Amino acid sequence: MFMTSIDLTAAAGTTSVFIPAPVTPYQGDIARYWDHEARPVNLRLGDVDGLYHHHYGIGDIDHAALGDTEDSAYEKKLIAELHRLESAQAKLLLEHLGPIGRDDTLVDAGCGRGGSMVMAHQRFGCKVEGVTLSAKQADFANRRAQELGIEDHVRARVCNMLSTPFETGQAAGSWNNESSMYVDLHDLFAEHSRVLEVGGRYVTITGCWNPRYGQPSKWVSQINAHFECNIHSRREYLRAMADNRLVPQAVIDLTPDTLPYWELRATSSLVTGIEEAFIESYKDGSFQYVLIAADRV
Ligand SMILES: C[S@@+](CC[C@H](N)C(=O)[O-])C[C@H]1O[C@@H](n2cnc3c(N)ncnc32)[C@H](O)[C@@H]1O
Ligand SMILES: CC(C)=CCC/C(C)=C/COP(=O)(O)OP(=O)(O)O
Ligand SMILES: [Mg+2]
Repeated sequence: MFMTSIDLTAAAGTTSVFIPAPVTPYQGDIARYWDHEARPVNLRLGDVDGLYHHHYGIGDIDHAALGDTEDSAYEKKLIAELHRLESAQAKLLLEHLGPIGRDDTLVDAGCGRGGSMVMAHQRFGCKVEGVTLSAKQADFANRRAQELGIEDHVRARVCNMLSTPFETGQAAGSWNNESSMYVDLHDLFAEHSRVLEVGGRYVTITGCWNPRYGQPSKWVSQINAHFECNIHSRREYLRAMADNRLVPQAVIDLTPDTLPYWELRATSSLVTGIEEAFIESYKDGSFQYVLIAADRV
């Protein structure tokens, strides 16, 4: 299966391009993982306004909007509140791309169901190209773009983010929103550096283990096992960026901003069992939620 091309047109509904099979057995595992993912927390939150995210939230809880826990509408309000915080996270990432024109192209590496891509197009009016290993996710994202009438500007493809079909220097901006823990960071930043124009902006929001703690804690190992990912350290991010002409312009510790999301989510009916690992690792300092924005120089 390696390096061959397969036509998933029939298998995956609306995906109408030839797509390369996963390059490694691990990538095959990740493609399968996201093809089969159907956690209610992600669909129920996305159903609030049609923006489907696979990332977490930031910001203070609006207790007035939540109202009384005894209210029969409380759970619905809680879901809307979690979704609001997830969209606030994507908004912060997009703000760090800086000024983007309507004629620019953005690249979403590991685009999931495409919520961040839609938000990027709505904000900048530009083209947004996404890649994911999952044909199901790409179909979902393309279907949403069609429903919104923005399919000429927002497109997801099944593709390895380490080897994309984009031209050298094609993108004014690119990002990873909670998708960099599935790849080698040197390979990843080499590809972003190739695709970005000089002066372009790269942004990631990610969870990373904290070198000050020593080594990945048991909670970090639990998160890795839960998602079949490999969380990197903060040091690895900065080193791999420096080695690939990506110069950090902002490094923001979002850990205090994401804790309210997790504490609220832990009280909801949509818990998945991973809430304790995030809360405890953020609290013991072994794990951090960070935004890094870097200039391609
Ligand atoms: C946690 S989801 C994040 C989705 C999206 N960025 C969001 O914020 O909603 C991780 C995504 O990374 C993608 N991914 C992981 N490894 C990849 C690779 N080598 N190439 C392309 N996509 C990859 C998965 O297919 C999935 O869409
Ligand atoms: C910060 C870290 C380490 C993230 C790992 C990547 C990941 C799985 C993100 C959330 O996806 P999701 O929205 O599908 O997860 P969940 O179902 O838990 O909401
Ligand atoms: Mg989620």
